[in-house]
Amino acid sequence: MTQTLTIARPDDWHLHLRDGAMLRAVLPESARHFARAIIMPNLMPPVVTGAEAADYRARILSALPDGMTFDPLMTLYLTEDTDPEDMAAAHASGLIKAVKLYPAGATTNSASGVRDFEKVRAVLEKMAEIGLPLCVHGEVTDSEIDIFDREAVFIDRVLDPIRRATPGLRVVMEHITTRDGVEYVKSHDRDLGATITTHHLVINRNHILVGGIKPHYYCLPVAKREEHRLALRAAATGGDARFFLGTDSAPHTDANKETACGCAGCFTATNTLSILAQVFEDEGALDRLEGFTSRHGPAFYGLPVNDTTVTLTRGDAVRYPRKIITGEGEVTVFDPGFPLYWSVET
Ligand SMILES: NC(=O)N[C@@H](CC(=O)O)C(=O)O
Ligand SMILES: [Zn+2]
Ligand SMILES: [Zn+2]
Repeated sequence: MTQTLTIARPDDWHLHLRDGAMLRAVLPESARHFARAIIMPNLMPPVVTGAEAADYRARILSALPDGMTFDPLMTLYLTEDTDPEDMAAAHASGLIKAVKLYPAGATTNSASGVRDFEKVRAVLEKMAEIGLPLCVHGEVTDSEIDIFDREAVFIDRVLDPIRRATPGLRVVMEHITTRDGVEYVKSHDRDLGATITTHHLVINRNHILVGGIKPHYYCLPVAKREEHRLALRAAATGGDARFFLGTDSAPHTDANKETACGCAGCFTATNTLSILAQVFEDEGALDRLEGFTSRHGPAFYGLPVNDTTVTLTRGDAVRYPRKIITGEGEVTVFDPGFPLYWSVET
């Protein structure tokens, strides 16, 4: 018997589209299945002002192939020099839906991020006042902190103090990777949500390191122990509206991944929905897939659920290309390590 599942069209609440030739190659991979996405601003140079976000949005829309629709929800990259008035105007016009905090040095293109959190106090207060969410890459950058502990330490030393000091600030903990992250979200019932990636539901740190180093499984925050992956799976499939999908699909060319100092990021846009359907089936939670991919995110951001749908069909194994070709070089598609049986019709 063929099994089918029709859900409201998904959105991606954390996506890297890059620019130029890479943008043109990866955008259709997301637009095929997703209606909207929160677009990460970590370009070189970063998207800091409202005018830069408007220009970037126009470049995204002009890269969209004929016949495809997609609504890029723009963000600003928070720097110590961000102008609260420019930010508020970009929010009031409907252009931006969030501001992104990168601790300086935490991840790809984060050098312009925040070192001294006192310097962004006025911006954060303005955001709390106008209801503009802060999306957070939650890792400390102190060199003495072990890379596997950086998320938990960030929650204690940075995130919790910021939230206490800024009542009403709405925060999305992006790409959480730990039980600590899940528990922090669950213990606060106001103004807090978290995105979970597809790959962190599938891999733990053994997948990166056992039997040879796998550069295409290296991303930040780095995948943790199995107990953390299981906590993420329980959170994603448990129906709690504070958790929603942000794929963090982050394309880097194979040349930049398969090298002595490889870039961080997994490219998952192409096969994310097939992988997620399998994960939710394995957890006996197919009825909760729509909440995670299509309902909880809009609820957090105060946006309507999409009125179009996608239909997933369980059948013979579905094959996706191993790589996509871009004008900058090949980009490897994330390999979940298990066969996929759910195909997506739109
Ligand atoms: N997740 C990653 O490993 N990489 C992202 C940056 C980020 O989201 O931290 C990228 O821009 O490549
Ligand atoms: Zn990040
Ligand atoms: Zn990201």
